[in-house]
Amino acid sequence: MTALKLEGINKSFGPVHVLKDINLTVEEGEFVVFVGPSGCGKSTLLRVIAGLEDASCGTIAIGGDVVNAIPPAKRGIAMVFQSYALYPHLSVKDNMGLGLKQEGQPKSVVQERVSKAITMLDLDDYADRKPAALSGGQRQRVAIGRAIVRDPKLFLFDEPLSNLDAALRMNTRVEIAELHRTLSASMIYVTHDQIEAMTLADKIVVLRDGRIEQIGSPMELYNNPANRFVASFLGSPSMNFLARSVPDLPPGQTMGIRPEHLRLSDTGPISGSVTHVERLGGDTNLLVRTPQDETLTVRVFGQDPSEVGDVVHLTFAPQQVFHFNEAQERIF
Ligand SMILES: Nc1ncnc2c1ncn2[C@@H]1O[C@H](COP(=O)(O)OP(=O)(O)OP(=O)(O)O)[C@@H](O)[C@H]1O
Repeated sequence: MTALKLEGINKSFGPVHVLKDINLTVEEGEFVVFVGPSGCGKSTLLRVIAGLEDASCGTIAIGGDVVNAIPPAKRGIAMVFQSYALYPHLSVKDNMGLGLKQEGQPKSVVQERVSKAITMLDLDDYADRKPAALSGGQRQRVAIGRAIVRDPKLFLFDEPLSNLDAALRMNTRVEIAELHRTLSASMIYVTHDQIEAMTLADKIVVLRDGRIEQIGSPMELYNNPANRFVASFLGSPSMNFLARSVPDLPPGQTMGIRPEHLRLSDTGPISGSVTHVERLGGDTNLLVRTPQDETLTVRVFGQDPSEVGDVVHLTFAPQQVFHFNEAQERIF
């Protein structure tokens, strides 16, 4: 069964063409992440799916039904926003139950679903608190709870972790992954954080300038990026691109190599001097500038003793290298 099918979706705001021929299928139970740089149209696409914006053309089907003319509240979706949008005067449990109450659900159903969600999200000790007395992470869990109680066919998350600090982001990321496993629900998640995309997604949709650049599992996109844009977007630190520092590279071509695939050695086809060292504890990142004036990042596993000013040589396995033409497309 298909949770969502988008066919030929276009969206313009006046003269600005924001979404360009989007075709996408989300299978039942799938976790799909939309990634792309700021302004590429991720939020607009999510809002079109939710019905908060109309598509200029194209078809949106949720659970097999075309919903273009159906208002947001009747689409069987629930959306979790970056700003939690909780009612300050309502308790945690009333915030969660409000939507169901407004739908006219019986009190017993509201209570049962809310208490189940509260337990699932580990909010039992906070059920009667107001949002002001909660941490950011707890508020976001309430916002997620508000979506869960509606038992939607499709969850939509719009950058839900971007207001949280780094440690909390990681915890909440794990919680969202666990929630997806528990509920086996279909979820679409918008982020510009490539780590969230890599770690949460069954399927990543990479967007650029309102178009889909590539769709695939995280490892498909990491191992087989279709072009330089996708190659540079996924993976951290980003892939290195070299045009002048590699012997025998045909003119116009760029070689891409990930920082974790470069090795320090006594000799090697690339050399340069260390300009900066980042000691991360477990790993070390070296920034190396070549005599051809290109800078690359080398990820060394463990604690590397290199210092700024050291001259290093780098090797790599040929099968871990990517080549791109002048149009930034992949050369196979
Ligand atoms: N209501 C609107 N009227 C006019 N232009 C809009 C409107 N909403 C969005 N846009 C434009 O559409 C483009 C895509 O915006 P959108 O918010 O979807 O991008 P995004 O990928 O979600 O970006 P971010 O990661 O910064 O949130 C932007 O150029 C934006 O200025």
